Amino acid sequence: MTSTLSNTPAAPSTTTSTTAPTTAVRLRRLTRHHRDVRALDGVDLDFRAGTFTAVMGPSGSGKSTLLQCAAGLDRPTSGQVEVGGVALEGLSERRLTLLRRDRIGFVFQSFNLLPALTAAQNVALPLRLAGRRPSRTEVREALARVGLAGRERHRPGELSGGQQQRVAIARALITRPAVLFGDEPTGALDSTTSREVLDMLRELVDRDGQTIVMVTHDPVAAARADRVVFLVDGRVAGELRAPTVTAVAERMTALEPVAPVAERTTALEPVAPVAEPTTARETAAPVAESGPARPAASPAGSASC
Ligand SMILES: Nc1ncnc2c1ncn2[C@@H]1O[C@H](COP(=O)(O)OP(=O)(O)OP(=O)(O)O)[C@@H](O)[C@H]1O
Repeated sequence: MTSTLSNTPAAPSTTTSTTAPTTAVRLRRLTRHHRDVRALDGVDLDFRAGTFTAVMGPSGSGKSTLLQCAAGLDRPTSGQVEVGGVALEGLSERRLTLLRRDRIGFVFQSFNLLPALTAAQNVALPLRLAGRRPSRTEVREALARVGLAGRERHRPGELSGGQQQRVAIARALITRPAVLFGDEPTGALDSTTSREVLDMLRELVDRDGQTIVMVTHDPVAAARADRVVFLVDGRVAGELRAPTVTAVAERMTALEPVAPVAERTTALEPVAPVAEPTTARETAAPVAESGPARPAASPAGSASC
């Protein structure tokens, strides 16, 4: 039984491969309508393997919907999603479930750990549900990878919020997914703990070549990513590469709906175009990602714990 937890891709358990191996997730003309609400309205995005992307935008702009469609948790109204080279469109529920289990990790703002189980048992759960009994070494290494060596026997109630989120991340990574999605993974944490979790996510990308796509409202969190993609009204409204906190915050301020005059306390910048930030490269139009902006990540599969 393997004892390494690098994200060496397992062979996809499902159908067609049309995506280049360097693209972990590809979205094309993605729409998701809820009756008359266009939660997603024609999104084209690529998420390159081994990179860390933050998704931001005003409330209701479609961030969670984007993540859920990309992770196979929700079915788009139209358009294509490919994860690790596998097209999700047309997959049966069973195959989609297998793909989610084998190739996709997901962490939420609320950690969703089972309180009666130890950290080790929580981490082992996805594999056990898949009919596999992970070795102790495998689970221990998964916890060590998120900085929780020695906490195997602790129950969630005996761990801090940040530690609980690390357990949730270890659980999401134990299947060595092609991509780890996070829907505000630091949203419930204080700033110090949030920074620790972000440090860990950054390390997973730089050390292990993990692909991460994270929704966040926090410019400090987004600035830890290689790239920030902005959504407005279900559409991609631009992106920042090598983002800084200031550049992200400025862009978000420009994208937020303008408050009624009576509520304004300061003059607002026009929504577009956004002033060119001095510290980050910026593009106005959404484009396929061309590569990591940070120092080279370890090649996928090179990590050992
Ligand atoms: N199940 C649903 N039924 C009806 N409308 C929905 C449903 N899910 C989402 N929406 C609508 O789709 C739009 C996008 O929602 P989504 O949750 O993706 O936005 P978001 O950017 O993640 O918002 P927030 O930052 O507030 O979490 C919103 O207008 C929302 O009300």
